[in-house]
Amino acid sequence: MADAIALKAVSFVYDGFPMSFDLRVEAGTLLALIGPSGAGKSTLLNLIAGFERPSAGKIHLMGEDVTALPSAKRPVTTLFQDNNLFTHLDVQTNIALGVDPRGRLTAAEKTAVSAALEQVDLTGFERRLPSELSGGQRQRVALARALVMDRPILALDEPFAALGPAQRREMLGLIDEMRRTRGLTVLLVSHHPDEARLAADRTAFIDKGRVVAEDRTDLLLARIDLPGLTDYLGDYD
Ligand SMILES: Nc1ncnc2c1ncn2[C@@H]1O[C@H](COP(=O)(O)OP(=O)(O)OP(=O)(O)O)[C@@H](O)[C@H]1O
Repeated sequence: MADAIALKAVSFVYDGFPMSFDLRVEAGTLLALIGPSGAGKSTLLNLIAGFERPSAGKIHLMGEDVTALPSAKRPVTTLFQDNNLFTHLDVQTNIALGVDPRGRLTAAEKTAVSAALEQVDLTGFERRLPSELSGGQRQRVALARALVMDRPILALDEPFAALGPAQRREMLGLIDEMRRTRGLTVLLVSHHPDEARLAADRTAFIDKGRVVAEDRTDLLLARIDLPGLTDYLGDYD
């Protein structure tokens, strides 16, 4: 399989905290990014999505050098913890805005919106406002919007942090289903090694602004030779 994501010596500095990332992700992989608070996980995601620009290095996505491209031109959809729905617009319009900034849709696009709503199990909720939904339902709307944008890379920055364990598992299942049915490559920043174990083929351990190790999830979580990782995992078994 080809690499969907390739970062070569991608450097970035925040207030005297230098980071440099090397990473390759095969297309169709769900890669979890774990590591201590402040390690650089969100920064890595932001560099890939184009919300931050590296001071050096190259970023290739789906085989194309995107280092100089703005986020809107990159093949990436991002989902954050705060789902960024427009509070005054109903579910259908929020999702439609993922396709067209004015929310005007062709018949085929309307069908895609309905299909996305069905996939996240929200058929019948089209006219609800975000305030009339639960936190989990709001995240599912944001996920449906990400789906209709139909970009091959999905970058998730702790999107389920505000949800309970059962809802988190449900969302992970949904994301895994989407990855399989749509062939997406998924990056998932998570504070829960359990989430990585549950859903991620592979996991990268980020520490002190670097990708310290990347491997199959079961193998990575079992490594005892990386002091940073054992400290991070603590008693996790
Ligand atoms: N907007 C910013 N301005 C200045 N420094 C920042 C900014 N955002 C992050 N940093 C710093 O960059 C480093 C990496 O932060 P980042 O948010 O990428 O870490 P993280 O691994 O995602 O952390 P967490 O798990 O706590 O979300 C930290 O030292 C942080 O303090």
